[in-house]
Amino acid sequence: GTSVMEEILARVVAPLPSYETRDKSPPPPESTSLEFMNYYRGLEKEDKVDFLSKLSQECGVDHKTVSELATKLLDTQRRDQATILQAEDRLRYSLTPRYKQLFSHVSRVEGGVKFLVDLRADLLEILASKASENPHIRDLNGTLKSLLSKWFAVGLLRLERITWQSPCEILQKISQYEAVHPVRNWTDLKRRVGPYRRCYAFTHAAMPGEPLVVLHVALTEDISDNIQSIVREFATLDAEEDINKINSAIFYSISSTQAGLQGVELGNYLIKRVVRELQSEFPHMAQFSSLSPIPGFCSWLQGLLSQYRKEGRGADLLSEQEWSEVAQALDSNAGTPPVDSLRKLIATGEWTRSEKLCLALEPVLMRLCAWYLYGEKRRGFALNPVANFHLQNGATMWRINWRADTSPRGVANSCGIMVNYRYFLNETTNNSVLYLQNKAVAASEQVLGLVSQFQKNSKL
Ligand SMILES: CC(C)(COP(=O)(O)OP(=O)(O)O)[C@@H](O)C(=O)NCCC(N)=O
Repeated sequence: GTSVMEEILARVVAPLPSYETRDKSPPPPESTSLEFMNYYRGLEKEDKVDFLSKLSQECGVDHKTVSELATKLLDTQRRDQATILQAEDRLRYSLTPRYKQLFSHVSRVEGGVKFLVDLRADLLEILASKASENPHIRDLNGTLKSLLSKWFAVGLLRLERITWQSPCEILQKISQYEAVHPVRNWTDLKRRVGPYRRCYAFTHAAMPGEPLVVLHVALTEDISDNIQSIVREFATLDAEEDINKINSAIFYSISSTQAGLQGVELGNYLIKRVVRELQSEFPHMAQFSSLSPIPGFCSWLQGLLSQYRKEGRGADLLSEQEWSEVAQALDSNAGTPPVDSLRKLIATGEWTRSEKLCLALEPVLMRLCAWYLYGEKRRGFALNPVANFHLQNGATMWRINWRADTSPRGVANSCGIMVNYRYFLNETTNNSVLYLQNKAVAASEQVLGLVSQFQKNSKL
């Protein structure tokens, strides 16, 4: 019950030491941290919400002391610098939430950091599901994220190359965590760490044996325009790598494995670190690009089609010529309104079986996809999460590829289209700043051309 929670919190979360003794007070015994961890682990999901809510509200900042010290600071404004700095430092210290000290103590016991990573995952779930309206929970999450960002700073991470000689438990995790192109069997896994492939992960001493974020790379001659040649094809016969065939690095899958480290930007750091690693192994390597899925394009398109149908604006999405080609390819009876039949086709993926339909739909779907990636926004940033990730890293939306993923999932998610986000190494820093500050999307001529076709067509 809640009284037990209050009793635990009162015992486990030490009060903030006084300003004078702030550097002298000894940390609580490890047993206190372990008790906190065990108690929390034993809670049911819904009790965790209650407990974290109490922790954030009752073990945070002493607001009364803060306002007293803020007033004192205002009173010293006409005093000498030393007195003002002293008053500021007292105020700063009083803004330390008690739970921040608790987290620091927990981080020093065995398994404490991993415990806090998982606790933050619970916090993110509570915030996402709005399971609690308590405003203090946001502060709790912010404090924990800033601690984790320090503990998992890129300088403290270890880059590990995963090969067929890596321990089974790591290979098993790599296979289990692969979120983008699921590993099907041992042969498939062996292929992904074999010739013309690289697999890298960041690990951290506080979480031994746990790959925090995993990047899969294909070493190719040119920038890949389809995923089949990377994950489907038979294993190459030659065991070694012919260096002359390696000019490009294609990032075809990246996954972070710890939900609690969201926002710590591990994926971004890993890509940058792997680029440097590959440049030292292949000094002549000149092209670095992703080959990325476009999750959400089909559902966005279905929404657009139903909206346009409702508004009787189907004609805006396809030209007369294109509608008639679709109707012809369907040799549909004039009855079914074309927008409905198009929606059904997309929903079932039927259209990929007809060459005529593919030809008729290619220009349409390509320009709609270009607009979805380049034009559709959420709070000013790219609506598509993968686009937003690579654009934040400073990549350029470089090439949209037709029939790049012909798997059922690829057709169902994005009409089989994939996109290359290209890393022009001397432009990423600048692109990233322009994207984050001005929401400017770096895009190639091909992409901009498709976008302007969409705009001309839809008289946007
Ligand atoms: C794309 C990923 C790796 C970005 O992670 P990261 O760089 O740590 O960003 P963030 O989670 O710190 O915002 C992450 O969002 C992820 O694993 N997404 C699901 C799989 C995918 N590649 O879309």
